[in-house]
Amino acid sequence: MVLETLVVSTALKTVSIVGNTLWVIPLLLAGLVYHNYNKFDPEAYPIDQKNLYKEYDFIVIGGGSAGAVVAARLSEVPHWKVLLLEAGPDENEITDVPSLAAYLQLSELDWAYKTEPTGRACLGMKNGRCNWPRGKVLGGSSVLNYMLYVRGNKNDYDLWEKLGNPGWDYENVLYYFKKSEDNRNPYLQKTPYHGTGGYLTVQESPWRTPLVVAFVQAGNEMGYPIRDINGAEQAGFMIAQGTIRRGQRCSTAKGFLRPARLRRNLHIALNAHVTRLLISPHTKRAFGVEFYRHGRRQVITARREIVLSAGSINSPQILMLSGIGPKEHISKLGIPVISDLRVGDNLQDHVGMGGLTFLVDKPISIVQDRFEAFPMTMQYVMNEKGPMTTLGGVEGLGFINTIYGNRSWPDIQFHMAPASINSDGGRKVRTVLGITDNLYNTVYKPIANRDAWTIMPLLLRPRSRGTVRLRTKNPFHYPIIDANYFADSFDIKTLVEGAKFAVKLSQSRVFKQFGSRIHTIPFPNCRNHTFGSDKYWECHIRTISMTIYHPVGTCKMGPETDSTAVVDPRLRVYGVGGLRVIDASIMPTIPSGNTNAPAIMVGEKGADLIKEDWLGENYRRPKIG
Ligand SMILES: Cc1cc2nc3c(=O)[nH]c(=O)nc-3n(C[C@H](O)[C@H](O)[C@H](O)COP(=O)(O)OP(=O)(O)OC[C@H]3O[C@@H](n4cnc5c(N)ncnc54)[C@H](O)[C@@H]3O)c2cc1C
Repeated sequence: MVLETLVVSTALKTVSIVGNTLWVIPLLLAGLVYHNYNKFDPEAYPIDQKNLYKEYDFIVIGGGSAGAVVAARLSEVPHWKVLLLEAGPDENEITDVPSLAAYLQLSELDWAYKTEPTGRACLGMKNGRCNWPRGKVLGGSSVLNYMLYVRGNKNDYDLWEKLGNPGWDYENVLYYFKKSEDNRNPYLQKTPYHGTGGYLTVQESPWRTPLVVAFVQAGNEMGYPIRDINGAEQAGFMIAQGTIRRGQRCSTAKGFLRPARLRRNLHIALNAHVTRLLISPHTKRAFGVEFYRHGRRQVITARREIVLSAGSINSPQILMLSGIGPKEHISKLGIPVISDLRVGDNLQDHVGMGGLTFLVDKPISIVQDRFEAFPMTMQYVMNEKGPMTTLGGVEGLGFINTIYGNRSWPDIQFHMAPASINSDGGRKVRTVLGITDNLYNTVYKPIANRDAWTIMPLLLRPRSRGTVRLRTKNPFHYPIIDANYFADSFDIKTLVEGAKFAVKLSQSRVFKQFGSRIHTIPFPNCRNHTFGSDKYWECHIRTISMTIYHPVGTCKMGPETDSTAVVDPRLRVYGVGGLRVIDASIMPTIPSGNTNAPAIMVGEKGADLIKEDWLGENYRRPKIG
């Protein structure tokens, strides 16, 4: 259905142009050619540079949420030659459609990782492994993500500073959040917490269901304010803000790289898979990068610095392949050790409870079969509105505290969607989650295509820590990802409290108008517990343990005194010259919220650190609106 919709969408664009205004076509084409429109369109795709120089000032590895920002910002300095190497291709028309976010998973734009089975989590997924999608495309995971714009809690960043990272406190990072942002919701633009005029467009989806309105009102009924969760305080409920522009996804490739596409000092090489850094064993300085492009090995050197922005899985992988990592691990694989650092440790992710389902009696949720492709696509293509602009299906956000947390630093986040695993009749969602046939057929098939909604309670600050390790020394082999969910029992206890709160919220007065009730078919492996008991919820959470796709921390930032740190507070790799890591992997602790905006903030600040270090007195950070 989705593919059909897309074909229709593309066809419609043509039909709507051709239609009864056929006469304008030659005129339009002539005009476009005359003005060389495509070349100067600031939203045209970046140019995939075929022939590269042998040397650049800076080489950025990975054009994702952070890397795209770094490359765009560094190339603002006209005398710096910058090369951005990205393993994947560019975005396309499908990636632009917000509602199709889940459909990008397991496609060629996804690294399609899986976690190791532990027997403690992901029990309802095939072979006990969670799917861990990561963007393999220019824009990285900002192209696959659900576009939710959330910054985390101010305490998160004040903690980073307390851990020995000067300059990373809330006051400082707020400047960078605002620098990127172009908020287009007037009610937020004037507050001290939001920016306008930045490269990243942020706004609400122009379409919503009545269920999300009920959700924020229910939060209010439960004693939480309706507020900007990116503002002065976080605890509360809100209609989600997203990184979208005129109803379409605004990835960092679109936001930051497209406007820079004609800069002569920025080269972008797509389909360039980096396999190793070249580091002199004598000077311990990183001087080059090895990569494969269209099957051909190439080496390019950097005059000033190499910036690793390959994300929380691939940045540690590339470091370890290059001899930077835990000595006992990489030397066992026969890789000569350049710097013995705890690369790949400290893996943190937001794990949540998937599959909690509430049924309603009114036709107000997203049921895929009910949407008529033609009018829906017309609304999207012509008016940039309608159900296709929904942020991957997520409409509402809430931040609450359980008995284990406190109001100023909530420990549970709610994602509310006007749909559940049953809403597409088993076509796609069950596959991207990787849930077993037995679980789907027993619990969700009986309510396939019925009106439903969900809350996904999510653990904001897990205590469990996982690892990323090399499987082999072949750079094309996937690393071993041990998410290690629920190794610390505090995590599951907190989530159970989150689940109970979610159920109570669903029983609020405001939801009664829709006849909302919980779907009670028990999970087959949890039948020995009373439905709705703490033990039952624990079993449910361990069965559909849902990542919200936020791995961070594997190249931890910390002071020299911290033996687990990989980079210093200026993001320079310890023990190796000319090398920084700038992406979500440097986060010492996971922020209390979705990680795209924080990764972009890291990109902004990282680029400024480089400018300060190389330009000294000549660099003043710009004033922002
Ligand atoms: C499905 C999904 C949904 C999400 N939803 C949200 C959301 O709604 N809101 C939110 O805030 N966050 C969300 N996130 C998380 C957020 O998108 C990430 O935290 C963020 O994008 C991470 O940024 P990064 O720069 O660290 O890594 P990435 O954006 O993943 O960038 C890494 C880049 O490096 C490239 N690369 C990797 N290895 C190599 C190599 N060897 N050679 C060359 N290039 C390489 C990759 O292809 C990629 O482009 C989601 C993530 C996913 C996957």
